[in-house]
Amino acid sequence: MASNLKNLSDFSHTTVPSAKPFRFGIVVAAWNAEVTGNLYRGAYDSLLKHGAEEENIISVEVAGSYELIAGADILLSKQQLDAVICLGCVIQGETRHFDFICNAVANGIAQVGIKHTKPVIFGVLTTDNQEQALDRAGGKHGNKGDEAAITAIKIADMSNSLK
Ligand SMILES: Nc1c(NC[C@H](O)[C@H](O)[C@H](O)CO)[nH]c(=O)[nH]c1=O
Ligand SMILES: CC(=O)[C@@H](O)COP(=O)(O)O
Repeated sequence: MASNLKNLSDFSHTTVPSAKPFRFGIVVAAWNAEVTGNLYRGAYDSLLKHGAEEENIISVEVAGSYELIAGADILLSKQQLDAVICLGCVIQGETRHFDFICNAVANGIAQVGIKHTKPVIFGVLTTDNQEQALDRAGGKHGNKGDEAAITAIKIADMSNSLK
């Protein structure tokens, strides 16, 4: 469903498990920091709201969305985590670079999750312009950081229930 038909921060339709038992990594890209900072705040606050302990949230920053791949891999190699949330914002420029970055990041993040058998959440905005990005980072369409955090909690809980 397109973001303009739902709110990325509305979870009134679903039950969110407690995040208290779990350890989370957050990797945030510095590119478009006015957007990714909002995504980070949304994700961090959502984890705390649902019971995560501050000491169980390990946050790191990387240069751009392309480095989210390596950042998630490094975090999972060095920390015992139940899920990693990757936050970035890729905005179309004049060239096809956007396409290469978006495809690489989506595929790369998926491969990291498979490598470590851990959920790695794709919290990356891929927009035509900054307005669309801000609308999805605490604006009229909610905050994709919230959505990414709730997704991480749910899959960590699912995994834990199968142990
Ligand atoms: N144009 C955007 C980038 N580009 C930088 C790449 O992500 C990467 O850091 C560089 O290619 C070096 O490896 N990154 C974003 O996150 N958002 C953009 O709009
Ligand atoms: C997604 C990008 O790397 C892009 O913003 C870079 O801009 P340009 O395509 O004009 O070089």
